Amino acid sequence: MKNFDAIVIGAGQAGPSLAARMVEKGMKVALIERKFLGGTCVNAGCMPTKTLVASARAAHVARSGAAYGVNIPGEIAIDMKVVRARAETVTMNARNGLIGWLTGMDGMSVIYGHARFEDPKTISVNGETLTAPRIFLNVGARPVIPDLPGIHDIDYLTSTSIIQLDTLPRHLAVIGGSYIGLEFAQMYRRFGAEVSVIEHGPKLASREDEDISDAIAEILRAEDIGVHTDAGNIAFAGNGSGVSVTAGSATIDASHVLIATGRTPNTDDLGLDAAGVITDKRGFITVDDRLATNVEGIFALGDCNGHGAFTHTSYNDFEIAAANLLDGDDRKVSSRIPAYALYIDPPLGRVGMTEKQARQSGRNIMVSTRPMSRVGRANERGETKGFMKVIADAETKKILGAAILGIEGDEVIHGLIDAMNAGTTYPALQWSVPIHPTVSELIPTLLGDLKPVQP
Ligand SMILES: Cc1cc2nc3c(=O)[nH]c(=O)nc-3n(C[C@H](O)[C@H](O)[C@H](O)COP(=O)(O)OP(=O)(O)OC[C@H]3O[C@@H](n4cnc5c(N)ncnc54)[C@H](O)[C@@H]3O)c2cc1C
Ligand SMILES: NC(=O)c1ccc[n+]([C@@H]2O[C@H](COP(=O)([O-])OP(=O)(O)OC[C@H]3O[C@@H](n4cnc5c(N)ncnc54)[C@H](O)[C@@H]3O)[C@@H](O)[C@H]2O)c1
Repeated sequence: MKNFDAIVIGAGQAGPSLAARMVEKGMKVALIERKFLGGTCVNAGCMPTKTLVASARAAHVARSGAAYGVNIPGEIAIDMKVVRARAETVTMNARNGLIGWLTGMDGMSVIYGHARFEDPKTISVNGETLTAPRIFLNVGARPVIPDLPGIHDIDYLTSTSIIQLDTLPRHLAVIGGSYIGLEFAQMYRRFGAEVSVIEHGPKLASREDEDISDAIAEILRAEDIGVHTDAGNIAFAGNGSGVSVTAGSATIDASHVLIATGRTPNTDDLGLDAAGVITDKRGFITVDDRLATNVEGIFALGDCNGHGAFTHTSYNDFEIAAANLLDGDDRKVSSRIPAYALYIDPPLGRVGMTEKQARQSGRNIMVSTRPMSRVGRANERGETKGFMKVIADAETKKILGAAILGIEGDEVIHGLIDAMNAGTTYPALQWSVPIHPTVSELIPTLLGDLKPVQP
């Protein structure tokens, strides 16, 4: 039995930084990872996909050149081997950076292997047992595969395996119309594949307001992506050249199928029963506002606790755990204002409540919207798709939420993220003097147009 001051299971977005902070404090720490340092974001998530999105945008810009007076003779050819290699390089640079950082640290034992609880203070890995008074779980999540008719008889891709693809599909059928599905759908269309998105719900990106979902569908349809919502009875059958996908009354002759129907936490093979750690019925580890599980000394951070499904929420879990355990602070998950981006082009930047949530909260609210076609920067760039929307509390004058679907939406939203975190009222923001010509310069104007709406 090896003794440590703390054991961290999973080297995702929270585990490595937390392990490093504990080592800095003089603690002896074991960091156990069964696959790659960096977890999903670095190896199969944000980093490779956003690198691929950049290649897809380059293709799109090259194809649109003539409208800007830039004529590129001949067809725009995509070299999928180079596209894939670029993504792999970005991943490997990040992974190798982590390897160098973590393995060179005094007091840190990086152990590769699958960890499992023996009891609340004991972990087995590679046939050895380790013990520590504090155990941190940062085990992340993996793609969920729905039990649809015929699915087990076909070769399908997930968000992990599609990153390895170095050939162009003839026709990619994407099952699931949310973050993963939509980012890959637009990317592969821009690489030159035919693409169909098949979503069983009535709207794409169904967590968003309907006007946002509709605008996203319009953006994708404008690029000739087939969008099938309310798709019932989805089924698969192999045919000579690929897979025949039926969805309601439509039949799609696909060469490749991407399953993008959500993610499930990696908590089923962790021996949580042996430790007595409770999960909800979907397998997410139940934690309190300070990330403690029901078992003393065991904490859960990142996607596996169900309080966020993003790199920044996992990293913020590290910040909360480190502040509370090492800095004598009292940070809570409930203080976090949700924010995220959907990386289609143009992107959707989001913070706080949707309009629907704000209405349902029973507050007196004010809403303002502005099409991107009325934003100078968007016109100058010739990219006027989308719109911006902000929701405020009519009484407190605080901003409740915002959505910016438009060029630079993922960056522009940060002005509002910062204002909300600082508790700034919207009239105060109207007096800021933004830079011209930016998208952000329209935020004070947007706020000036806030009008009361019925809850
Ligand atoms: C395709 C895709 C694109 C994404 N794009 C974005 C984006 O643009 N922006 C964003 O914010 N988020 C994005 N995400 C989500 C983001 O990647 C995750 O929210 C984030 O990586 C979660 O980090 P984590 O620390 O919770 O866990 P993970 O990064 O998943 O790490 C968990 C680690 O634990 C290891 N592990 C699991 N079980 C065990 C065990 N028993 N023993 C040892 N090790 C174990 C795993 O191997 C893994 O390395 C994307 C996700 C995907 C799939
Ligand atoms: N830009 C980003 O930050 C980013 C990018 C990619 C992924 N992610 C993270 O990854 C997580 C998983 O993403 P995701 O898009 O796979 O999951 P998701 O849970 O967001 O969406 C799954 C979609 O699939 C649909 N669906 C479910 N079962 C289906 C079925 N049988 N047939 C057809 N449609 C079905 C759902 O209605 C939903 O629209 C997200 O929660 C997100 O946090 C984030």
